[in-house]
Amino acid sequence: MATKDINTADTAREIRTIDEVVDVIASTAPEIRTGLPGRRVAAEEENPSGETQMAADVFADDLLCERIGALEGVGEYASEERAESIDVGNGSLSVALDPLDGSSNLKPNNTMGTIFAVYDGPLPAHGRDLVAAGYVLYGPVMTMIVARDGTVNEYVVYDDSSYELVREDITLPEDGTVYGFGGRVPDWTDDFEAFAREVEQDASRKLRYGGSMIGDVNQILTYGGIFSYPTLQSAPEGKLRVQFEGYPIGYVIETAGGATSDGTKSLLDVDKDELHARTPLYIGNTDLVTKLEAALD
Ligand SMILES: O=P(O)(O)OC[C@H]1O[C@](O)(COP(=O)(O)O)[C@@H](O)[C@@H]1O
Ligand SMILES: [Mg+2]
Ligand SMILES: [Mg+2]
Repeated sequence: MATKDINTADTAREIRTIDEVVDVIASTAPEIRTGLPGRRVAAEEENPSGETQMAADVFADDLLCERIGALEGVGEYASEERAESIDVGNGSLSVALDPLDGSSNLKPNNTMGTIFAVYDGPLPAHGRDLVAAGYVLYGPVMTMIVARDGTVNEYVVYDDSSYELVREDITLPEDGTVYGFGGRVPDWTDDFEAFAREVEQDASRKLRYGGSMIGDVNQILTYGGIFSYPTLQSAPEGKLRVQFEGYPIGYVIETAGGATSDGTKSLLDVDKDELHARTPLYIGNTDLVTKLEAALD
């Protein structure tokens, strides 16, 4: 089944809305980054997945909700940080965000990101409803990846909220050189552990794991290889959330010519009807993801 792309988006209004969502993500990123220093502490609430929220998670969510919700073509907004999606207008597009991915990296000051997904339809949506997805990475440089219209581009985002195209039509390098696997090793399944051991036997590959999915995914997009947050014995659905993490990352990686899986099928074909549903996530070069699926079979 083909993923929708910009050419099948219903109207010019929708295309403009996607542009505006990307603009809001880019223009808000410097403000989010500037707001982080005083917000490296736990907030009072837990998020709907039962995890500790950082003050920065709430701050980024509030800021983005207000701005994305104000866009004319956006009908619904949802994020990892709020239990329900909210109606923000009459537009046909829905925006789902992970306002800060990897916020447990705030204290040690490691990489984090903002992930966005634009769906052509109500939430919870399906992976095949995606019309654009991407992320901002708060690394030494602020970069933004945008996948839409069959293409993945990278931009540098500047402090004045402008952004500049620096890599066009990105594809995963063929001979992937990095790997990273989340979850506690004793909690992995035997099949996944055997696969992981095989991956690390290849002398051309190095372990690169940072504890923020989006940083780890960006390494795969840059160097090729494989990243997984797998099924765990204690959590068969893994940790990552379909609407906010699984689908948008699946869309970015597949648009860049890589492969994705929940263990048996593309992440974009995962069927989940709950807004905060989780999925195991395996992404990377096609040969490695194919081997992974065979190993888990
Ligand atoms: O350290 P853990 O619990 O294995 O989790 C790491 C994973 O959790 C996440 O931080 C989940 O995302 P959030 O920070 O948005 O909740 C991923 O970025 C990362 O891959
Ligand atoms: Mg996340
Ligand atoms: Mg988050």
